Amino acid sequence: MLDRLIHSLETAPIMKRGEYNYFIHPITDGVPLLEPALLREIGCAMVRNLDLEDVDKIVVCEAMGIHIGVAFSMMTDIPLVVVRKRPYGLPGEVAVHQATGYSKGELYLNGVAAGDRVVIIDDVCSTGGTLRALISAIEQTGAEIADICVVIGRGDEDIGRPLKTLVKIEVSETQVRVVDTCL
Ligand SMILES: O=P(O)(O)OC[C@H]1O[C@H](OP(=O)(O)OP(=O)(O)O)[C@H](O)[C@@H]1O
Ligand SMILES: Nc1nc2[nH]cnc2c(=O)[nH]1
Repeated sequence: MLDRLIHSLETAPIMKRGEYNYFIHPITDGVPLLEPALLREIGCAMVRNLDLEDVDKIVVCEAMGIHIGVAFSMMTDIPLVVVRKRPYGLPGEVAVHQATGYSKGELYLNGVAAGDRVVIIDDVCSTGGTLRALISAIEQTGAEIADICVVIGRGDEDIGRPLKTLVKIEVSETQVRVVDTCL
């Protein structure tokens, strides 16, 4: 369980984005290619670890939450909401600011309303900026957040709610080290 994820992280290349040591990995970049078996391994681990009772929507963020969300949605039969980086201007759309370790922008949530019970999933949590923005957007709709899970955690940022992490890592200039797992 999680053998593919752990091995692929331990062999992931690192690049600099400014001062930020950015690891490159199939789950977080789609590069160089994403093996179905890795996606299945992650989907199974999420199904085992998340509280899915009465959950009616999965919320992910464009772009690198989408493939995980699709796999998870097909395994659980729960509909998927993709938070986008451009506005649609639909009634009820919620806009929030997102800041990561290397970028800033706006996120736009549609398709979630008061009374919904949702789970948030994403590829990685680093500064926690993206998850804080997603939580804020969902709270503004009046929906309930049942659970939050990321595949990879780097750092111990507080997102103000419990966060489930499949694999925790440390990233140096040359190497990714896996320091903990959900197993
Ligand atoms: O914890 P944080 O510092 O917020 O970093 C995590 C976020 O960074 C990446 O998204 P990014 O905005 O780079 O966009 P992408 O998914 O389009 O690559 C990743 O997909 C996470 O959503
Ligand atoms: N691929 C990738 N995505 C990230 N999102 C936040 N930090 C990182 C990182 O180091 N690598």
